Parts: sequence; structure tokens; C-alpha cells
Amino acid sequence: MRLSSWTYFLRGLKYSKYDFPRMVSRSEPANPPLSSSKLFLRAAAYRPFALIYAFAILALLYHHTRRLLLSTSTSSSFVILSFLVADLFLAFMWATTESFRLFPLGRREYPENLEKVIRREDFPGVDVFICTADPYKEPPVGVVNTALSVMAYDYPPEKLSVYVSDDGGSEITFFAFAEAAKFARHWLPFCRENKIVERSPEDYFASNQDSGGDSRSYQTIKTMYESMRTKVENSLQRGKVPEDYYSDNEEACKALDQWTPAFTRQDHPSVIEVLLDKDRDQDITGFSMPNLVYVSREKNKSFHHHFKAGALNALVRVSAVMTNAPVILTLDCDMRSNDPGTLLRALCYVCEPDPDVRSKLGYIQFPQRYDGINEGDIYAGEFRRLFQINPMGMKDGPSYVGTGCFFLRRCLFGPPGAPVMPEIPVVGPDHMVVGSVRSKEVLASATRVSTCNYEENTNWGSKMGFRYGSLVEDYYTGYRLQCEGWQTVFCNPERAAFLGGVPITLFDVLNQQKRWTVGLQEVGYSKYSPITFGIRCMGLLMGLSYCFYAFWATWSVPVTIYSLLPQLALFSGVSVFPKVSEPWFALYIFLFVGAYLHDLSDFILSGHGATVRQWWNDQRMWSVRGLTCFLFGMVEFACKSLGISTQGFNITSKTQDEEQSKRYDQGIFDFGAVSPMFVTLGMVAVVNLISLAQGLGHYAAAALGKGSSTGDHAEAAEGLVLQILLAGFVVANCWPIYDAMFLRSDKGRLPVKVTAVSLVLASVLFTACTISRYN
Ligand SMILES: O=c1ccn([C@@H]2O[C@H](COP(=O)(O)OP(=O)(O)O[C@H]3O[C@H](CO)[C@@H](O)[C@H](O)[C@H]3O)[C@@H](O)[C@H]2O)c(=O)[nH]1
Ligand SMILES: [Mn+2]
Repeated sequence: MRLSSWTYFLRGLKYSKYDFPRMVSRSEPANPPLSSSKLFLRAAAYRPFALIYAFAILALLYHHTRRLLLSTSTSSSFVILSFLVADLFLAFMWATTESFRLFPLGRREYPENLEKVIRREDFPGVDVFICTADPYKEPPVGVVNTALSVMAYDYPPEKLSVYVSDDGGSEITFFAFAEAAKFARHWLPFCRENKIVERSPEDYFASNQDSGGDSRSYQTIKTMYESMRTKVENSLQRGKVPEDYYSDNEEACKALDQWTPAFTRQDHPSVIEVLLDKDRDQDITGFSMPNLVYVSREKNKSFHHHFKAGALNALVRVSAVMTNAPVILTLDCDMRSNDPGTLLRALCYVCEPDPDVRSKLGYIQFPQRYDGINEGDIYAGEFRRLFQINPMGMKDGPSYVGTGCFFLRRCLFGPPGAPVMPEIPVVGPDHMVVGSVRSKEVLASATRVSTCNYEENTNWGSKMGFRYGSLVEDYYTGYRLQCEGWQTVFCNPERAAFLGGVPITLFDVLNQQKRWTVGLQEVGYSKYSPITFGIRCMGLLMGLSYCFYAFWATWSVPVTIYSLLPQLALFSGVSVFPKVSEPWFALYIFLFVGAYLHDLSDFILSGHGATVRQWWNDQRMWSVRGLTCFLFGMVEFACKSLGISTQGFNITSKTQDEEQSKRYDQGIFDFGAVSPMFVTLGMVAVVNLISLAQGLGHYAAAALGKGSSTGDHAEAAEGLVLQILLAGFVVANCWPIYDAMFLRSDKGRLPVKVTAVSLVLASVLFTACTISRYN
């Protein structure tokens, strides 16, 4: 089948239902299934529990309101009102979380049936986009590994094209790819012949110290890889590619001439270089190879480049001009393939036999999964709720998470029934590519569509392509596509399809998530907010699912209130929660334990080796985020909205400092740098510890009948139990923080400056409490 007929086929526009069997050609009595899905059994338990829990929340809100109306003093009104506010936020977040729990869907694919339904030669073309933006934070060798791992997919190579977007405009990244193109000629046949599963060389050599079979070819290829890596790393160290490294490669020589002295990262013309051409290049065994294209879009300081979304849109256009495959895979530079069969798995959905379903399919999202995570996953880097638990619960399919996602190109051009035509037809999904990727006209056209003023007065970023306006372009794009009516699929095979790396210091972790919260709020408080526009377009459940993320940062409001207010009251011996003998006490216990056990069950049921210890660390990180990146993310968003600051896309570092790696592997918290975010964290830790000690003192005194002026001592003690439990829970969670503040002396400890400021702030709070008590 020709490429153009594929676009029609996938769009389901020109072909009617009856054309499909003709196209699938093999006339078996009934086509075997390509995929199946079923509702998880857990829904049967989750739904009634949701109902009960909803009533419990209403009861609590009633309790607060009644107390507020009966309250006689300003201070008690203030306390009750704070709890009411906190619990309203929690209730809202609970409702959004429930939207993921009512329809949890499990899916299976049958790639083994694929060739019974569609001939291999009829497989669609696939364009892979890999983004990188900074050779020092994202080492080019890592990017090359990602590219090689997908070039070696089990897929007809002539149908595969890999495009690398280099927003760093780095000659070293370019050089790394020029070298990778040479290495690929050996690597691809090596993988094929030895049926290798880890097709990123770095992963392969790390896990296979010796090959099972032909060890001579193993040694040769390893030496070859290492020589490439050394060259690239040396270049990085020198900040330039030494001439003798490429003097024997005429093409690379010519291409590198484009990096003139005037060429800077923020200011340079487009560079588009075809490093492998499927029509021309063959591997050492004479097999054809996928296309490999290096793209660094034009940059100019007077234009906004829209970060990754801008880079992806440039690739959408460049690839349209060069190959225009109907399927696009987007990958971050560190997300390499971990399973050569992934593309076939995705095809099980792309080739869905039902044309009605097929014509609405927007993308197939694989979860972000990681390797190199330490045993207990101390920073909750796996993000199970975000990447594994929630996506399978979204009724119309998962949101887009930026990487590991197969798009149907058509979905980037307007709603299913109403395509939006691009300003020039050659960048549209229907364009028929004629000529080779290296032809002069094609290259000229590709250069033109990657200039920085190209998008002026067009629909790119608003109605077409990846959407602009949020630092989390992935969330926002998926959201807008689903609002347009595109359905999506979550594909979560047992063996991870892709593996990435996680940040290994708390500073990096929190900064990354602060960027996310700023980006999410940009959507949450825009005219496309999920709470209004989203619910209108997608219905209540899907709208709430998107609200969960958009208002993620507001979690910091209840967390801050509950980690300070009851504790400060406890310090002064004032009871703010119900006594043990009151029925409301049981309600509090039910709400708390119910929420945490439900979270635990979600976590463990998400499989892939989830442990209770990981869950414990995960729930700790939720509180940590509430007090740090969510809180500061809200402030930063407010500043950004008021025009006080401009927060950009701060790229997460993918390099590893040896000492930090060691600490991470040992599971020791590494704060990594001085940051105001750690001050709130340190302060809360100290306040809880001292309040707990003081509170236990009050409790003992009241229980023993000393020091209480109320007559009924036992009752006074009872009134403090919930506060003591809460402070105890926070203290248990803060253990690594005390360790980092007071006991450790290594470089990863909490900086002394931060500890000092936290202590000062905590004592200010305690002093204020004491003064207000004696007034
Ligand atoms: O101007 C830019 C900035 C970033 N990137 C690329 O975007 C990707 C993601 O950047 P990273 O620093 O790794 O951000 P993370 O927070 O780790 O990424 C998550 O969050 C991003 C949105 O904030 C999504 O784009 C990602 O897919 C998602 O994994 C990387 O490949 C970068 O090279 C660009 O191409 N151009
Ligand atoms: Mn990343």
C-alpha cells in the first residue's frame, strides 16, 4: 500500500467500512483479534466504597460548619475555618481522584496476530521524533543510545525514519549522530542476528558482560561502541569536536562547517542533515536502513520558540516534507526502547479493524518507566499514580505524557470529523512525498518550514500540532486533543516498552515538578480550564481527571494547614479535634485510614513489583511536594501571571555525579543545593518534632491529673489524641529530614544555612503561639 492510501485508511475519511477487508487482504474466515480489554474487578469494590466515603466527607463538612456557627471566639473560628478550607480542597481532590477509579481498564495486545490481519509490506510508515536541548545536561551519547534503540526496532527498516531535534544546536550532538550513523551499520545487523532484546548499546553492554554466541563479534562491536563513546565524550570535554575525529568523513566535515563562529545556541540558521537515507544506505549485511535525520530548527532571540512543543511542531513539518509517515512516535532523549516489539504492539491499535473506532484514535500512550531507581524509590521517581495508575482509569483514554507515545499524524490537524488544513499542503497529513529525503527540493522545503518566523499567522500551536501556552505541553496537547473528540489508548505491557532515567537529588526532583505545576496551572486558570471547558467538552469524569492535574498544586493548601495548625495548637495544649469518646473521632480515623489504605491498594495493584516500602516513600513524597514544589509552584505561577517573573523550561539534568549516585543507591536523601523550598520543609519537620514532645508532655500531665484547669483531666488528655497521632505521623515521615539536618555530615545533607533559617522560623511560630496564648 502506498503511503497516501495509508493516510486515508487511518483517517477513515475516504475509505468506507467495506474497504477494510479488501485492504487486509488475507482472506481468513474471521480475523483473529489484535487487542482486547476488560474492566478490572477492583471496580466492584471501589464504587460502593466511593459512595460511603462521599457520605463521610459530607458528614465532616457538616461537622465543621456547625462548629463554625457555634464558635464564640475569633481564634477558634479561625482554626475551624482553616480546617473547613483544607477539607474542601481535600474533598475536591478526592473527587478528581475518584474519576480514575470507577472505570479501570486493562488491555492486552496480540502482536502475534498482526501479520494474519495485515501484510508486513502494508505496515504503515513511522516517524520517530527524539528531542534534545542541551549537550551538557543531556549527554549526546545518551541521545544516540535512544536513537539506536528505536532504529533497531523489529520493523521493516525502510518504513522507519528517526528525526532528532537538537534545540541545543550543538555540533557535538551532531557529530555524535554522524558517528552513530556509522555504528548503526554494524549495530542493527548485530541485534537482528543475535536476537538482542536491549537494543540500546549502553543497556546491552551493561547487562551482557559476554555474549552467549559469537564472542568475537561481541568484542568487535563493543570496541567499536566504546571508541565512538570516547570520541563524543572527549569532544564534550573540550567543548569542540577535534578535527582529526572527522577528517576522514567528508560529509560530516562539510556539515560541521555550518557551525561558524557566529553560530550560537540562541541564534543560528536551520541545520538539517540526512545521516542515513533508506534509499541509499545499507548495513554491513546489505539490508536497508532506516532514515536518520538531524534537525536543529532556526533560532533567533527575537522569537519565542515554545520550548519542546515548538521543537516537535518543527519536526512535524520537516518530517511531513521528507517522509510524512501516518504514525509518529515522540520520545524524550533519555527514553530508550527496552523492547524491540513495541512498535508492533502499538500497531495492534493502529490497525484496529473497526473503522469507527479507528477513525477516532488519536494516540497510544505507553507509561513512562524508569531504570536505575533505588530500592525503596525514595523520591517516588516512578510516579506510579501519574504514569501507571491514573492513565488506565481515564474513561476515554489516557492523557499524553510527552514520551513513549504513538500519534496518528492526522490527529494533530483538527477534530476527527473536521480537519484543519495547514497553510501549505506539503506539511499536511495528506501530502504525498515524492523524491528522496536527500533531494534538493525536499531539503529546501524542510529548511523553509523549520525557520523561526514560519509559524507567524498560522494555526500551529493553537489548532494544529502540539499546543502552546503551557510548560507542560504534553498534558495540554493531550487534553486539547481529547476535547476535540480524539480517543486514546493506554498500553502497559509487563516488560517496559521504554526506560528513562530519574533525577537523583531532591533539588532536581522538586525543580522538575515545580515546572510541571507552573505549566499545569497555566492550563487550570486559562479559558480552556478543565473545570469549565473540559467538563463541557468531555463530560464530568474526564473533565475531573484533567482537573486532578490542573489543580495539583492546590494540594499544598491542606498539607500546609494540616502540618502546622494542629501541631501549634498541640504545643499550646489546645485541643482542636474531637475527643476519643466522640463519634466524630471515628469519622476522622475512617477518613484518614480509608484514604491511605485506598491509595496503598491502588499502588500495590498497579503491579510491576510494587512494594509497601515504595508506597510509604511515595506517600511521603506527596507531603514533601505539598510543602515545597507545589507551594512554590503556586507562588511562581502567581508571579508569572502578574508579569513579575518569567519561568522558562528548565531542563532536567541527565548527568550523574559519582558521589550523588552513590548516595542515591544507598537510599540516602540528597538535598543537593540550597533552596528556599527546603526551608518550609525543615520548618515543618522541626515544628512537628517539638510539638509532639510538648504534646506528649501535656497528655501525660492531663492524664495524671496535673496542670489541667478543666477539672476533667482524662477528657483534656483525650482531646489531644488525634493531634498527637497526626504529629507522630509527620515525624515518622520526616525521619530522613532530621537525619539530614542534625546527624549527617556528608555533602548531601541539608545545608546548614537552610537548617538555621528553618529553626529561626519554627521558633518564631512557637513564640507567636505563646504570646497569643497569654494575651
Ligand atoms: O526547549 C526545550 C526544552 C526541552 N526539550 C526536550 O524536552 C524533553 C523533556 O525535558 P526534561 O528536562 O527531560 O523534562 P522532564 O520534566 O523530565 O519531562 C517531562 O515533562 C515535560 C514537560 O514539562 C515533557 O515534555 C516530558 O515529555 C516529560 O517526560 C527533553 O528531551 C528535552 O530535550 C526541548 O526539546 N526543547
Ligand atoms: Mn525527562
